[in-house]
Formats: sequence, C-alpha cells, structure tokens
Amino acid sequence: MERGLLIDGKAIAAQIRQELKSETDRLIQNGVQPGLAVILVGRDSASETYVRGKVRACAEVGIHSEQIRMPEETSEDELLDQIRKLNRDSSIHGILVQLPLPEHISPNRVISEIDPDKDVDGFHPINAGRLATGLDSFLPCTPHGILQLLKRTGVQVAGKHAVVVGRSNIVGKPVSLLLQRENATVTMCHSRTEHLQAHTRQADILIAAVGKRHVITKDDVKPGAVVIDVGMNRNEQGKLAGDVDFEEVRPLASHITPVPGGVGPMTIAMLLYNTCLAAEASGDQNL
Ligand SMILES: NC(=O)C1=CN([C@@H]2O[C@H](COP(=O)(O)OP(=O)(O)OC[C@H]3O[C@@H](n4cnc5c(N)ncnc54)[C@H](OP(=O)(O)O)[C@@H]3O)[C@@H](O)[C@H]2O)C=CC1
Ligand SMILES: Nc1nc(=O)c2c([nH]1)NC[C@@H]1CN(c3ccc(C(=O)N[C@@H](CCC(=O)O)C(=O)O)cc3)C=[N+]21
Ligand SMILES: [Mg+2]
Repeated sequence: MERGLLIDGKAIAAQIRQELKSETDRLIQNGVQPGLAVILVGRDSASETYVRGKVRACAEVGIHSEQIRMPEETSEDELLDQIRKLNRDSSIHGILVQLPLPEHISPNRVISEIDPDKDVDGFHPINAGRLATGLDSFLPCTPHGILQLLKRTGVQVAGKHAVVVGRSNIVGKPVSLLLQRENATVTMCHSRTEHLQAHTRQADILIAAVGKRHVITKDDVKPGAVVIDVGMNRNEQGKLAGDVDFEEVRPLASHITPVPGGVGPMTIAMLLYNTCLAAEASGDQNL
C-alpha cells in the first residue's frame, strides 16, 4: 500500500483557476464580467494576507474585484449600509466580509444582511439551511475545496468513516454535511470530546479543523488514513503550520495535505467558483 502521498492543493487549485478562466471568458462574451467585493474591517495581518490572495486570484481568472477597507471603529450600522449598497450593485455578484470582525460588530447580523444570492462564502443562514436540507446552495469554500481535493485525488469517500475534528459554522459543520452527502459515515469531534484519539484512530479520512498546532500527532492516526489539515497556525517566528504534525504523520498516512499549499489555495479557488456561479445566475434573471 502506498504511503505518504502529498495532496498538492496548490497545483489542484491552479488547475481549477484555469478551468474558471474559460468560464469567465465565456461569461464576459455574454456581457457579464463576474464581480466580487471583499470587505475588510480593521487591521489584521492574517486577514490582509488572505484578502490580498483573493484579489490576486480574481485578477488571474478575469473576475472584477473590489477591496473595501473600513476602519476598526466602523459601526455595525455603517457596515450594514455598505452591504446593502453592494446588494443593489449589479456589477457585484459576490460579497465577502472577511472574518473575524472587530468585537463590537455581530458577525451573525452582518452575514444575514448579505443577499443570499451574493453570499459566495455560503455563510448566510438561508444557504446553511439549504445545504443542511439537501437543496442547491453556495457551498462554503473551505469544505467544498476539501471535497474537490478528495475527488480530484481519487480518494473514495462513499462508505468510508470520516472523522472531523472541529465543529465551526465555517469549516467543521459544513464539511461534515458535505461528506455525509457523499455517503461517508461521519463522526464530529470538538473541544469537549472525550477520548479524542479513540475517535481519530478510527478515521479512514481525518479532517483537522481546530486551529492548534500539532493537535494531531502520529498516535492519533490510523495507518493508511487520508489526512486533511485545515489549520492555519503561525509559530513564534511567523512560520505557517497546520493542526497536524506533518513530518511524523506523513509516513503513515496514505495521502496528506501540506500547510501551506493544501486546503488554503482551494478555499480561494472555490470562492472564485462561487463568484462565477453567482454571475451566471444573475445572467439568467436578465433573460
Ligand atoms: N485553510 C483554510 O482555507 C482555512 C483555514 N482555517 C483555519 O482552520 C482552523 C479552524 O478554523 P475555524 O473552524 O474557523 O475555528 P474555530 O475556532 O471557529 O473552531 C475550532 C473548533 O475546534 C474545536 N477544538 C478546539 N480545541 C480542540 C481540541 N483540543 N480538541 C478538539 N477540538 C478542539 C472547537 O471546539 P468547540 O466547538 O467545543 O469550541 C471548535 O469546534 C484555524 O486554524 C483557521 O485559521 C479556517 C478557515 C479556512
Ligand atoms: N468571510 C471569510 N471567508 C473566508 O473564507 C475566510 C475568512 N472570512 N476568514 C479567514 C479564513 C481563512 N481563510 C483562508 C484562505 C486562504 C488561505 C490560503 O491561501 N493559505 C495559503 C497560505 C497563505 C499564507 O502564506 O499566509 C496556503 O495554505 O497555502 C488560508 C486561509 C479564509 N477564511
Ligand atoms: Mg495528541
């Protein structure tokens, strides 16, 4: 049995961007250039890096993007007004409000204000509910990116036991729904899980979405498992690391994603995908 194969998210994401470039070319010929607005409130160096990555990827694919920077002291009402303006703007098909927001702004209130048809993060309760009930919706980018990695690597999901560590609304919860939709048997773990290792060691597919360095070490992994590392942690030197101890887990995993170069680039690729979908749908309404 092969071991330690790298799932190259960077290369797979580049492939998807290339596919999307043809899609945007086609949309532009039909008179609709997909447009994405990214709102960044306050200063957070990690957020700034991610937003820069999103803007750069849009340019590469031919998606129009606007970066809207608002100061830390922005009130919730001012942010809601900005969202309403973008909801009405026909050149903007996708709206993303970079999280986390400053303490005084309620992320739920803000997400709920985004037009669900422009909710390219898939975070609006309407889209979350549609996903949970099996209706068509924008799929949250990181979970969708993970499913694409598995699919494009040829990993069988149906019938397999997937264990997801983390239950956030943006990663853990939706990825577990998507895996179930693909007929995996899913276990969800979190900070209150007893005997975490007993669960993770059962996984054929292990997804780590915690946000703590080295929560997953070699003793937490069944030999031959597929390991997907969502974590984005910076050490004291500012070096990026995942939730998985990559060096020691790689030799026993069948496949593993690196950090960086694994899930992160896929998140951005799926954001571009959703923006193209939104632009396409807006065209339908204009017919
Ligand atoms: N690569 C990418 O594209 C993306 C990466 N990320 C990264 O993924 C990580 C997770 O993000 P996000 O889901 O937003 O994080 P959250 O902080 O919202 O959620 C973390 C989850 O991990 C659980 N948890 C915390 N400690 C433990 C532990 N010791 N054992 C088991 N479970 C634990 C928490 O449990 P509880 O619910 O009980 O608190 C919670 O459910 C972060 O590093 C983030 O930066 C996020 C989005 C995209
Ligand atoms: N509304 C909203 N939507 C999000 O999708 C969202 C968010 N808020 N807040 C923060 C998280 C995090 N996230 C990442 C996106 C890309 C990389 C990424 O491209 N990572 C590169 C490395 C980047 C680097 O070097 O710092 C990689 O893993 O190779 C990482 C993390 C999206 N998020
Ligand atoms: Mg451990």
